[in-house]
Amino acid sequence: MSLLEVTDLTKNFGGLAALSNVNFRLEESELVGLIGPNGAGKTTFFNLLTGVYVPSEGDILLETEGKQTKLNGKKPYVITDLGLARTFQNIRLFKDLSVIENVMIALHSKSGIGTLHSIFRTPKYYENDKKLREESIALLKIFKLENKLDTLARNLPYGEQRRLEIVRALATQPKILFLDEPAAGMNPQETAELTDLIIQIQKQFQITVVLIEHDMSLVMNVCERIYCLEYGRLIAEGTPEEIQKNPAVIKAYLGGE
Ligand SMILES: Nc1ncnc2c1ncn2[C@@H]1O[C@H](COP(=O)(O)OP(=O)(O)OP(=O)(O)O)[C@@H](O)[C@H]1O
Repeated sequence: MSLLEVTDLTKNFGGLAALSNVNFRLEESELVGLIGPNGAGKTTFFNLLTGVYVPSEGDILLETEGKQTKLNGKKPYVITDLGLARTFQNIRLFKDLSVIENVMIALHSKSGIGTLHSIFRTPKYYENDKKLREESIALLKIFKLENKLDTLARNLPYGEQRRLEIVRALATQPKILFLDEPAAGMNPQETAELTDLIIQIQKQFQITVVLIEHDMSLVMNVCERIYCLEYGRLIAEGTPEEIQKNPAVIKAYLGGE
């Protein structure tokens, strides 16, 4: 049984088939790429897996404690609780909260502390708050954001906002992390640093990472397996070497024969 199994996934928007009969699987602790030209259906695929859209057809099955749980139609927060976290192509942070607050909120969802403790500010609340703060700082250190703790998210440079979004997603303690164009808008040095970070967190947290990315050198450098979509259909799956040689992929990117 794979960690995640997607069968015949289809999403129609009116007359447009944004995704047609896509089959996809993820194993534990692998780093997988999802590529394809503009409009191929990559973000739609992430949106289906994370509960933003409901599939028109097909199944999304997550392995949890030895059995398969169907994710179709579940709300995004339920899917996050089941261990799927994501970042967005257009960064989504609490822009008017500080860096550390953005992370603490994400960690809080896993802390299990009751609402009454929070309302009455009991000793347990303060104890928990201290713990969340320490855990947040530890995560922010990995992403070199520890000296920006009190900076408002909106005042961070673009590359750091992208990194903070990844920290927030990691704070929900996912089994699978979906990154939607994490290097978009970054300069070559930032992209190289991000590449190292993605490899590091995948190893350190033993999670599965799925990456949508237009930067081919990043995809080819970090991914063990790559899926390629075109016009909503899966046209190839393989190792970076296989994908680079695949005639259908070359045709999709370069056009013609
Ligand atoms: N909510 C929606 N309503 C209608 N059409 C949509 C919707 N979301 C996506 N689409 C369409 O579905 C197709 C796939 O879009 P999607 O954003 O998934 O592609 P993508 O591969 O992520 O593209 P890009 O690389 O440009 O981000 C496109 O034709 C897009 O216009």
